[in-house]
Amino acid sequence: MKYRIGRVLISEGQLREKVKELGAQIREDYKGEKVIFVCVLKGAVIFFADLLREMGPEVDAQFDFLAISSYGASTVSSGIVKIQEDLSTDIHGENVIIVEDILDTGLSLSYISKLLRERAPKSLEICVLLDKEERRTQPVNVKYTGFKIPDEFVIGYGLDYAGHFRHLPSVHIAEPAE
Ligand SMILES: O=P(O)(O)OC[C@H]1O[C@H](OP(=O)(O)OP(=O)(O)O)[C@H](O)[C@@H]1O
Ligand code: HPA
Ligand SMILES: [Mg+2]
Repeated sequence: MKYRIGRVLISEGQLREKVKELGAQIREDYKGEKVIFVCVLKGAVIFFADLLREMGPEVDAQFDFLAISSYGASTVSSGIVKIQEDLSTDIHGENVIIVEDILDTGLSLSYISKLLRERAPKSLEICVLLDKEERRTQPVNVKYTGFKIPDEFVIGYGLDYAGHFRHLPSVHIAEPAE
């Protein structure tokens, strides 16, 4: 393996606090409404599960899943976004929030936003835990952002390097193994 677990960038405690903050904002904005939360597999799964538990009874929250892939076994985007599994819900006329672990080049989220917008939801917003702003090549409009992070490849809390390290409870920098 070319990378190993490096220093902690965002601790479990910081993640917990931020998820609560984002959850409270979304809960406030959508109280009394139905929202379809779209988890972008696989990276967003841990953030999604934690965030959705913050919705409480005030929001009529429903789940759906979208599987895409562009990084594969690399730390560089292939530049091609592939839909591996589409939503199973009709989002026409619904409030939709896309939940993502990281916004890097913006390729994945710009592709997903366009795809879902064509299905005419009532509203469409994005909630992203990490934003690697410097790397953006595609503009993406995000309503809810957790942390702005530097241009480092990160792992843990759902984020992988070649399928490894998603289970780590904190976000770490991936460090070259040599
Ligand atoms: O802004 P971008 O440059 O498009 O990068 C962000 C995307 O890349 C990663 O997913 P990946 O395609 O590696 O699949 P995964 O979620 O299964 O890890 C990450 O989870 C985001 O979905
Ligand atoms: O820094 C990252 N780590 C893991 N997956 C990613 N996908 C885009 N950027 C990253
Ligand atoms: Mg992903």
